[in-house]
Amino acid sequence: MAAIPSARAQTVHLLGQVLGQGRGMSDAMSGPAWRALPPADRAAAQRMAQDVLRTLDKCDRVLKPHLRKAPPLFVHNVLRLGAFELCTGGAAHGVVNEAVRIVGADRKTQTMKGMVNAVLRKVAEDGPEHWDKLRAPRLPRWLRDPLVAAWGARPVTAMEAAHYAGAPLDLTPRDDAQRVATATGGVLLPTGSVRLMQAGQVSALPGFDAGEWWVQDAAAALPVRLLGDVTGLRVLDMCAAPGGKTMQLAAAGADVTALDISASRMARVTENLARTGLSANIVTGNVLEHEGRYDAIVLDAPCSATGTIRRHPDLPHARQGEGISELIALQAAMIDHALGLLAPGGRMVFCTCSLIPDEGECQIEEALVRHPDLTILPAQAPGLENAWRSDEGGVRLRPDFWAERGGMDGFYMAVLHKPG
Ligand SMILES: C[S@@+](CC[C@H](N)C(=O)[O-])C[C@H]1O[C@@H](n2cnc3c(N)ncnc32)[C@H](O)[C@@H]1O
Repeated sequence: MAAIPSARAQTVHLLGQVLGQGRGMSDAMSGPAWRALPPADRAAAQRMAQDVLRTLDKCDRVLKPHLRKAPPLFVHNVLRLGAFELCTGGAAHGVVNEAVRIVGADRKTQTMKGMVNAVLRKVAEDGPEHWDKLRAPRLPRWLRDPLVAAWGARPVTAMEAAHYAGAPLDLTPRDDAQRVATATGGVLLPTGSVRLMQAGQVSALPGFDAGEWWVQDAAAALPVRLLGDVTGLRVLDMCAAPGGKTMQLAAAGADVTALDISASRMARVTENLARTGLSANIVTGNVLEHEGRYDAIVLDAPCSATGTIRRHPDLPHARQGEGISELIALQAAMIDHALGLLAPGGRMVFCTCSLIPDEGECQIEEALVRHPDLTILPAQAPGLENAWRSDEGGVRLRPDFWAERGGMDGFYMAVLHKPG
């Protein structure tokens, strides 16, 4: 039987997939080979790859003085992982030996063992002190430039600090929020989510098996709250998987139809509903072909997901912004189709987990031009801060907001009202 590669070797493989092949981490880890790995190894490789990607700029800066030219990507990634570990408390002997072993195990890179050994020994000497003085890693230019144009340089630097700090774990309680906070040792946030700064294994937390909560960032939990009382209403959750908003709607007493194009992601909605003891009508299909009549709609449209970089540090490195203009066109088509499904007098919340205004504020401004009878309802929800309100009447959330509490995902949301 072939030996299972070490967690570090798997980490280097993952880094190659993201930085060389442009694949997202969850995609790169979806194949049968990954699923066959012991869960602890898989989790360790995922965590280390995320750590290196979150700190990539720092890893490269501590390596640079010791490299005469950029090594091949595979070797570079071995060095990046070694630099990260050495600069964050890893024992030099073990880290360097393992890096040399990984490079030596591949015939194409065997000859670089000596270089890797020498570079990492130098990093072990001067890296940790250098590391602590380096600024938080900057976003790549493809994303940084448009964000600076939209929000200004200082807010983007604050967002980068939030990305570097990472994200706490937020839970949405099914019913009794205070009980969930007490049982899990979390803090009840003003918007109704429960926040755990140090979580550990999610499925081992109190209340998981009983389905008393689900994992959902505090920002992602707000769009459904903006819809107000949905008791007894027929509500369509248009892009539903994995089901965070479907569960909120069902727990609030709505008659929910959960629609998503992806059968595999829909299976997760079914699993989540079963665990939480909630129910919804499950429909796998394309939003643009869906028919029906609904009192309210949640449109959590597919987007660049640039608001989730705290939890997905691979995202800005795997992509270069390709596909965003297609997503913007799809979001607009989805808004138009959704309005046709909404009963007169109905309300619809549009939202995206994006930091790019073209996927948020601009979508709503343009929808109001295409549909002049449409209005925006003033956003209201417990804990909603006035500073989050945007000019056109929506809500803009950013990762640098609530910095003292541990941040939040970047999100945009607005509630549209169709005349009666
Ligand atoms: C942002 S995610 C939704 C997250 C979900 N609302 C939640 O809170 O858990 C966007 C979803 O849109 C789905 N999607 C993309 N294109 C679609 C289409 N044409 N019709 C239906 N669903 C689509 C994707 O499969 C993905 O699950």
